Amino acid sequence: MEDKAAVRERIEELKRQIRYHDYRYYALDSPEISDAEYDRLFRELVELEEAHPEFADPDSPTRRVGFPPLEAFPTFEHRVPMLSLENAMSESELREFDRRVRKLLEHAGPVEYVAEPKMDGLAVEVVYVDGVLSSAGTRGDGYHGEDVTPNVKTIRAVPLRLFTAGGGPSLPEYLTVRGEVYMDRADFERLNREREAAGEPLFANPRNAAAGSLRQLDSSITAKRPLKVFFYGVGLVEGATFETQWEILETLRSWGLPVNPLSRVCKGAEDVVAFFNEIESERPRLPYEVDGVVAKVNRIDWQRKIGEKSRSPRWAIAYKFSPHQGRSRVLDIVVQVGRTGVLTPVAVLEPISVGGVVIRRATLHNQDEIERKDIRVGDEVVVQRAGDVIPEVVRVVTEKRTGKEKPFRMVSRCPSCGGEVVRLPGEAVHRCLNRNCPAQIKASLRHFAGRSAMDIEGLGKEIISLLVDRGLVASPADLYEIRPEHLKDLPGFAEKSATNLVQAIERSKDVSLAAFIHALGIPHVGEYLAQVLADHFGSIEALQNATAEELEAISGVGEKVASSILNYFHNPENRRLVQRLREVGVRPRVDRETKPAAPADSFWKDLSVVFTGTLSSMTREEAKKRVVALGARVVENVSKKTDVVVVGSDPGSKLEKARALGVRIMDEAEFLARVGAE
Ligand SMILES: NC(=O)c1ccc[n+]([C@@H]2O[C@H](COP(=O)([O-])OP(=O)(O)OC[C@H]3O[C@@H](n4cnc5c(N)ncnc54)[C@H](O)[C@@H]3O)[C@@H](O)[C@H]2O)c1
Ligand SMILES: [Zn+2]
Repeated sequence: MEDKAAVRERIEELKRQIRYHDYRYYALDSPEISDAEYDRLFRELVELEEAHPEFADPDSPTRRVGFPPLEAFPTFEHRVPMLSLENAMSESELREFDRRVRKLLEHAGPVEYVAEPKMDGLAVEVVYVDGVLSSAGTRGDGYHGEDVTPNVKTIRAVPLRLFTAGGGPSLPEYLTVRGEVYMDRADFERLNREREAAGEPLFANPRNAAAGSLRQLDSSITAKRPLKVFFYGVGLVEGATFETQWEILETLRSWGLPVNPLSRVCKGAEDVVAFFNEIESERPRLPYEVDGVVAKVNRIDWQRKIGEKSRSPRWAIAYKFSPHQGRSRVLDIVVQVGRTGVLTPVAVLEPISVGGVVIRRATLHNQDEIERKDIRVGDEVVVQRAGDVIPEVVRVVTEKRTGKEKPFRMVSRCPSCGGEVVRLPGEAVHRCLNRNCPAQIKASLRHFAGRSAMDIEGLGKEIISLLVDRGLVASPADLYEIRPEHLKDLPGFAEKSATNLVQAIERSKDVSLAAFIHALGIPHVGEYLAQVLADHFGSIEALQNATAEELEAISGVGEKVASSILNYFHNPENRRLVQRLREVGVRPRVDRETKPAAPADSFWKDLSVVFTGTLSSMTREEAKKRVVALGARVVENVSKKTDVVVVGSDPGSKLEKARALGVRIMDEAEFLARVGAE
């Protein structure tokens, strides 16, 4: 990639993707991609930025920690910033880290490290004043986290009061300790089983379960979740001093704070690698998820000498495990039908335990993928579970072929409805085109009822299946016509549960516009985009009638998404569905905070605005929100149709383009005055 413009484009694209996945992961506790995939994107960005320092950007996710706190929580300030860790993905990267440390210290011999299991949970800081727990917060963006004091107090392993055991160091007046809140694997599986039975969406992995449980507005929910904690460091300490990381761990333990007993002092990189190998082989037997080991320079004065970067200290590293792999046999390849009719081939595997989790199925994505990897029924295969979600087949062990393996043929008839299966030009997937296909109806109802959509409590997979099979429901709108007497005689329903379900359906009529748009299941419109569209259009009618141009002008909506939205509303059946949902009483509401009506005399009304460079007074997102609230449209690229380009520091090529096209240019001071933010 020698072409500058192409590099820049790729950097921007990576930043966009990483920010989106950060939002899913940190703000929603609901990642869309595996950690391994995320780490690959992040790596690529780091490498591009290093190779092209001219594109350096202080706002890049490679220079920042986590994600800003959600406004729903009070803010928790970290008086000493809580940083992230740099990753080593291989032994040679760990040795490289060690070399760098010795160079910075000008120290030739082996350095002493403390190696600790890297718990896969979420970081918290807990403040003790005179030994009494006074507050607690999440890491957030490293400077500000979410205040989750009442929630942390419900975790039994977190002492409300510290103590000193026989002759240990006395308690400091002020102490902030840092640790990882996590959930044991068995507890996570139990929690998910309960959620499945209740028709609630499942957590992808123990980390998300822990994060989702801690970040609750109602601490009585947190109290019911089996959370645990290990502490591994301190932030601000007044009234005590430490000379080594090991001393910190021992002292915290003596004060009654849980510390992982597997941590150990290591002499040089050699010992750290040995520790890593030990933990990796113990990993399946550990009750909790560990995603690597953390090595920290033991001496605190040396840590100070080495210092830190904006995102992570230079004296510590997270040496990560590679994704879990194992070998199994493909017993069968079955085809699943999704809500848009896409047929996904799935390998049914001989059950195997990979990293402590039993795997029975693996997605094969589509026919091309199966052909590319040449996966046949009967093959021995390497399967991988990348920390979470759906396992994958990495490759076939071709040496083990006997000649009896059977290649896969895509079905020509839908396994659910028997309808014709087609592959549309330009698509990698096969589809069942029958709109009345029961499998599609069930899948779209599951989506419709989901937590981030209409959020209908108690309407789980089994009940949906039953309702569709009994002919009670064929479209989401039918749900609203169900009466308790329709349900009474169905298996598993008593009078009370029938009434409860009908009431839950009734309650879902009061729904935010964003959740409603998401519930419709427009291809490519996920939860985040649904929110963007809701903020922009303010009503479902406005969205239905939007033109391609209007849609593409919205930041985050590309050509593909725009045409998906247009296609969706072009279909009379979908318009009828929206219409019927409104007739049965679904009233999508616009949350006032996000969309106050733009004052009629607003300077910004109907202007097309582009941002470039960094604003010193607010984030790009905040700035966008402000002008959108005042009636403007924010677009990504400068064109002749752009009305204003707002320019911060270090502007990009957009500024030159604006000058060339004679577009009005606005500096930050004027911008602030015009949005009333001085
Ligand atoms: N899948 C996704 O979409 C997605 C999105 C964002 C982040 N992620 C994942 O999160 C990672 C980045 O997250 P991060 O910034 O929290 O960094 P990190 O998890 O790589 O490392 C820092 C964190 O490790 C934790 N930790 C656990 N044990 C520790 C110990 N003994 N000592 C010190 N810290 C310890 C702390 O919470 C600390 O904040 C990525 O590498 C990726 O795997 C995934
Ligand atoms: Zn079908």
